Amino acid sequence: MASGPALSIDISAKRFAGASQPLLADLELAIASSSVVALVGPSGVGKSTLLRVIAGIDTAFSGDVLIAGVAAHQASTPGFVFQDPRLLPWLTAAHNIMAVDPAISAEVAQAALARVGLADAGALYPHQLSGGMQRRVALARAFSVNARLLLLDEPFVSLDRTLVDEIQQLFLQLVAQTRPTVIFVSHLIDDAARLADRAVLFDGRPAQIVADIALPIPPAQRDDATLTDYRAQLDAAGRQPYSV
Ligand SMILES: Nc1ncnc2c1ncn2[C@@H]1O[C@H](COP(=O)(O)OP(=O)(O)OP(=O)(O)O)[C@@H](O)[C@H]1O
Repeated sequence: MASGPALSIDISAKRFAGASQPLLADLELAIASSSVVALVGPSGVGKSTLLRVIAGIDTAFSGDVLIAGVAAHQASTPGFVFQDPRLLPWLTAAHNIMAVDPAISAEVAQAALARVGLADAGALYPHQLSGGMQRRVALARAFSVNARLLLLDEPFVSLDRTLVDEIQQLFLQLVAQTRPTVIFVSHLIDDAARLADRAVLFDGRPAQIVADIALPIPPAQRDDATLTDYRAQLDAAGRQPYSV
């Protein structure tokens, strides 16, 4: 049984070719197993880049990123949800889920769709699904691989408020059912206040951690007063106002 944090980040520098200074420098973060961590920061600070480094997709940095003690690019593939659903247009919803891992059977894909309220949509192609349904398929796909680490890059952007609420409730249900370690990126403190156990705020170039805030009340038990308090804490800790 692995001990220590689920994820340990120690990046001394991440610099893109031609950039005058690193995007990330001296960044250290340890993330506990089964926690839900929001990485919050303004546009362009480097959140997506950090997520790609954690995913092992981007290996051009100096330092160490260890997933359960194993270098990120050698660790088992994490589940990933991108800003847009990225469904393959030539595959049905069920086959989009099965395509990420040969171990996922038709039955498992069907069960994953049922968990996000799409039991009848398995045979439909992406163009036959609404934007909200496509997001739900993308969530079902990420959770169906049973990855112990899930990375989500702005999974709630470009959705209207009703759909955000719906998809966030689904997200919380899936997390409660499967208890993975989750890191999600957002530029909105509201997402962190609603969904995360811990919010890490980034700002500056190179990006620095400007605040690391525990949000101990479980998301399902947060009432309006708690959300107002959490938003205020996060707003006060950020260097600049974040939109809510
Ligand atoms: N492949 C790349 N080559 C060069 N520069 C890059 C590359 N990818 C990202 N950048 C630069 O790094 C910076 C951070 O980008 P990144 O996408 O990580 O930020 P972000 O915080 O996720 O922003 P957003 O919230 O707008 O998605 C930007 O200035 C971007 O132009």
